[in-house]
Amino acid sequence: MEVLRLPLSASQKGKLISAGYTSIASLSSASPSHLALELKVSETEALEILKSVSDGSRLQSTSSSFTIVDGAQSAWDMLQEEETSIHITTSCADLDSILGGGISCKEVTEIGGVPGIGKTQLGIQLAVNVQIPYDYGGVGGKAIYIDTEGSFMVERALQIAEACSADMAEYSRLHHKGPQACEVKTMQPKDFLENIYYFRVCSYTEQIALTNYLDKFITEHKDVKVVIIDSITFHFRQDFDDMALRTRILSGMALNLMKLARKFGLAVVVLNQVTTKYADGQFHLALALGDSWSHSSTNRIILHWNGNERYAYIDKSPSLRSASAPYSVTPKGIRTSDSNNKRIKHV
Ligand SMILES: Nc1ncnc2c1ncn2[C@@H]1O[C@H](COP(=O)(O)OP(=O)(O)OP(=O)(O)O)[C@@H](O)[C@H]1O
Repeated sequence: MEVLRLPLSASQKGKLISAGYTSIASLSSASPSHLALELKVSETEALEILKSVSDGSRLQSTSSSFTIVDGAQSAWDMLQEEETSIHITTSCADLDSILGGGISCKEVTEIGGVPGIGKTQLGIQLAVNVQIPYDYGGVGGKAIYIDTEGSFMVERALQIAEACSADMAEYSRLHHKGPQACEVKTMQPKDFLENIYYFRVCSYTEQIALTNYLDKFITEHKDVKVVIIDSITFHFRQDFDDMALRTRILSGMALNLMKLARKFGLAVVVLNQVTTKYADGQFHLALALGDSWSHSSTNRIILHWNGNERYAYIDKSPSLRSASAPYSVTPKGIRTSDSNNKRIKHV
């Protein structure tokens, strides 16, 4: 339950949110004196706030016990659900193959990598590919692109959309013959761009507000099947002295994103920077805000260089084995690596 739903005054809610307390769970271990200090209110007021929280959490546990009973699933149902789960292609056959078909809907996938490795390119590619219609083996959805860094280039999105549209026309020519060919429509590059809802966020408060607003937006736009955040940690890497506050805000945001993925059956893709850390006499790649963020995604893919070639590595997943695959960034977008094509042909 969010603090916004508690019977508190607007100013109390505002103070809680500014201090990073966005959910009841985030307040569960707060003491009155600590809360008073953080919200700059009297201890009596802090106590009143905590009483509302405990009433709210009692209410939540009563209602959630009904939800659990109502929504109980057997392990068999879960397996069926997993086997029929839908994926968004990355346009790289090798990467799709190690991912079990592409980026999984209903889950949060974190994609990390050094600057210039192709995170934004992959993000734009997914925003286009999610729209590939069912007739072409796609998901037929729309995309939300949340740009925190200002790295989304609309000209590049158009280029990738043009390539996707051309590929669809080619697929149609090869697979849809006779009367069927007239029924199956290819999409124009303009259609792809129209189906990407773009949000530019310039501060972490805007990012929190937008994350909280997504539920409402997607309820009104149910065909959204992917939410891309480029990048999740950008606004949290600077001007943040209070690490506990940062961890609380990030955990609250991660929880919200996971709920969205489950509720609407969509893929949440969060892009993240990696940095190098020195430990045990060696340099290791580490995700930005690693410790405070590391439990927040279901799957994690690391993009890295191997010589002159780009590789994607599955670093964490509850259902996929660790594996890596080469990929290319071409003028048409993300594609299967040429060198891998050659290797396959030579075998
Ligand atoms: N039109 C294009 N044709 C071919 N390659 C391109 C094209 N546009 C971009 N690239 C490749 O993509 C790289 C940039 O990728 P991208 O912006 O996705 O990196 P990033 O991982 O998001 O980096 P950062 O963390 O700095 O945002 C370029 O260095 C270039 O190699």
